[in-house]
Amino acid sequence: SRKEAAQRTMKLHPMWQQPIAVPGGHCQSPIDIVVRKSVFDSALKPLATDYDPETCQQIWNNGYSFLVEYDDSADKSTLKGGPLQDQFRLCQFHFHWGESNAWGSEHTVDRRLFPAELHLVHWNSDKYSLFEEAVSGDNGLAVIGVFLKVGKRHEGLQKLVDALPAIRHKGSVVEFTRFDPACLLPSNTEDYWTYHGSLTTPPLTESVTWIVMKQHIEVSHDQLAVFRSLLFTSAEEEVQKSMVNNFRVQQPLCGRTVRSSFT
Ligand SMILES: NS(=O)(=O)c1ccc2oc(=S)[nH]c2c1
Ligand SMILES: [Zn+2]
Repeated sequence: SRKEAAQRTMKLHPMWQQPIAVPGGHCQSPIDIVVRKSVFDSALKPLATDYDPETCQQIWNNGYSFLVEYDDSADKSTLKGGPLQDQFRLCQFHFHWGESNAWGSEHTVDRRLFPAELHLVHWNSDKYSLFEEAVSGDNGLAVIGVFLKVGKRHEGLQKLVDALPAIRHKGSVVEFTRFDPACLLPSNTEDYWTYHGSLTTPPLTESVTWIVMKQHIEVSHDQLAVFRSLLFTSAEEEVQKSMVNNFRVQQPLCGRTVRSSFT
């Protein structure tokens, strides 16, 4: 029946299970950043990250992406500055990528696509006591987006790439310690765009201050190929699906202003 066909389609590609747009959502992410329409704001400060590698705990495949999770039970790995008034705690980072190097990022810059995008996820520990509360709260989250380009090998990323074969299937987790996420930030953390948006995967809540770095980082073709060796599916499923194209399509700006920290 049509229903079964729809269910088969949904099963085939987990990303289609997402609603394309949230009913009534006017602050959805990702977006296309139109550079010439962004507004310079001289009050925007450089990012102030203070990450403790000792808070790194595990890496796991959640069936959408792979997450590197940090102990966020205290203010040990924090983000301040930039457009933020409060202090935010790092809870995890993850990536979105394509099946080819031609696409994969969630945000675009003047419609330019990148092969992948890193998201460093932080929650407002001045206002909330748990990530789960901040997810649906006002000014709850701050996510730093960093574009990846294919070029020279990223030495800091290799430790993470080497851990991926152990978490090929959805639901697998391995211990992952002493990883400093600051090594994944571009050298220039002064230049970024910022706007109010949402999570790009369910629950798609509009609680995010997005900080998208202007400068990209470079990773090698081979490093990105290992991302694509991951699977959306768990070990028990008979049809294995490669974890690729795990990005959401750009959403309407709905009159929002994108500010830039640079001219
Ligand atoms: N892709 S993302 O917008 O950075 C993002 C960050 C954190 C999240 O937590 C849940 S639940 N879904 C999420 C999506
Ligand atoms: Zn993300």
